Amino acid sequence: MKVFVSRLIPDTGLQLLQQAGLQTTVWTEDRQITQQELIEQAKQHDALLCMGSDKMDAHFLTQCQHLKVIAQFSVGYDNVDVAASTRLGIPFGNTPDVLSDATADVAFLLMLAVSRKAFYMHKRIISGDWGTYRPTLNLGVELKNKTLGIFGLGRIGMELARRCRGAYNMKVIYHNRSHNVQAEQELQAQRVSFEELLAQSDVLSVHVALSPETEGKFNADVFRKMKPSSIFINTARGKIHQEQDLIQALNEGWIWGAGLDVTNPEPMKPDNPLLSMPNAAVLPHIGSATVQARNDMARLAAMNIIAGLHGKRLPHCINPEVYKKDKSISN
Ligand SMILES: NC(=O)C1=CN([C@@H]2O[C@H](COP(=O)(O)OP(=O)(O)OC[C@H]3O[C@@H](n4cnc5c(N)ncnc54)[C@H](O)[C@@H]3O)[C@@H](O)[C@H]2O)C=CC1
Ligand SMILES: O=C(O)C(=O)CO
Repeated sequence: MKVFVSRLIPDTGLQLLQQAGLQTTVWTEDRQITQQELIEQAKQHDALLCMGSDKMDAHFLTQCQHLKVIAQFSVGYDNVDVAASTRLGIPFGNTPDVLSDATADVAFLLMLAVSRKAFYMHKRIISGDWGTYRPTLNLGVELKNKTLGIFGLGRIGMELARRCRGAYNMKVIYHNRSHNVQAEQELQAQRVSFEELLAQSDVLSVHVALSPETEGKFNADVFRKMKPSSIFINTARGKIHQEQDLIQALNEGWIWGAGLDVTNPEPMKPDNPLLSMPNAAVLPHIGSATVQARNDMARLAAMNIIAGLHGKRLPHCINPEVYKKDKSISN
């Protein structure tokens, strides 16, 4: 059987596919494959290992409903029409957990970088503007014993909370659709309303999935309700904050700083105002970009492909209801 991989992934995944006797074709051009090109490739294969940047909408899935399985190289799947995938009987896999530490590290890194204006200071040196010593120059803020607010306390949020609790004894508050008992027991985390999260957080970090409910959630009205001394962090999806409102919030002093690993659109244009602000730090969506995390993601994606092609349940399936339709699928 034949698998198409829409971007070069680490050998850990490719070797698993080959060891399973699967004929594997990888998109090797150094550009995003178009949806039409992906359809043409998928039509010649039995399974697809795709990226979060691939548009898995109803049009694509209908054109490729012959696929026995699709495995995505990401944990987020806001690019996928899950209902269509289920309706068409295509099990769809993702890669949770193995990237939680790496992504939480980036949120932690951004929190620290913004608190001390580190990216801006580095740019000042490069531009020959070290400046003379002044006791009131380049002042940042400290995080020890402050309050960390998490919007969406799941896998990644939990790892950030552990870091902040352990390193800075931060109080952890969170806003979730349900209680996170583990966080409440392990970290003395407190579940609060969204309004309380805005009012009490010294650092507010976003870790929800992008959905119709969370898209554009962080707008001018929301930023106005945060502390003027607070730091906003987003490593989830760029569409969750409204960029022009974030820029206004930083310019007006409604919040103290912002750190982003995700933007809308991606890539961010080099002349974006956020890239020259002292209290802003932007990274190019590198949350899961460690050797360990990407090796493990490749391994999980390959395991999803192999299970799907052998008529077994995927180890990590985002639409398990697809199995209710096909009784032939074994565990
Ligand atoms: N920057 C990067 O490279 C990466 C970004 N991500 C993003 O991070 C997101 C989170 O990943 P995980 O922590 O593994 O997911 P998760 O599912 O473990 O955690 C998400 C949490 O948000 C909560 N939630 C969802 N919608 C909500 C709402 N409207 N209000 C309140 N709570 C809500 C869920 O109940 C859950 O507890 C992914 O969906 C993805 O978009 C994930 C990996 C890497
Ligand atoms: O896994 C995800 O959802 C990412 O954004 C990149 O790994």
